[in-house]
Amino acid sequence: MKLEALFEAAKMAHKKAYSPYSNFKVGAAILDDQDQVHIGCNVENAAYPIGCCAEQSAVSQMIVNGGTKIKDILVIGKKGQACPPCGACRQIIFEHGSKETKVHLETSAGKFVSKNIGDLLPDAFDHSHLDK
Ligand SMILES: O=c1ccn([C@H]2C[C@H](O)[C@@H](CO)O2)c(=O)[nH]1
Repeated sequence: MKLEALFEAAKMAHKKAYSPYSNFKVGAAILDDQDQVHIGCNVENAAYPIGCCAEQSAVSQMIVNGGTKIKDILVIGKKGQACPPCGACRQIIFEHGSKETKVHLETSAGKFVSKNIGDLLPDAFDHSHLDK
């Protein structure tokens, strides 16, 4: 799948964001290892801390649709540009991907750059640390 298609999917989700408190719309699109696309948007709440990030919504969609592994993810924020996932979402992406999961970012010049989640979250805490 072309990156443009993932970008369009994230833009669709971005339009649906429920963010009356921050006025910051976020849309995320996941391509899973079965080449299925799953999207999500941020959903805020008057009780601020229980709001949900777009990446988290997209992961929920992937899981409920029977997807298991994130191959690529693209997140859109301000001015409809790709933006980096927050720290908590990096952890969520890591859980449902692999070290090689691609996170597609955009430079200020509008150029796409793809990074591995393993590089965006070095020395990640994962299930292996729970094993005795
Ligand atoms: O990676 C991120 C970072 C922030 N947000 C949301 C949370 C909140 O609704 C708004 C402002 O932080 O953006 C996301 O959806 N994903």
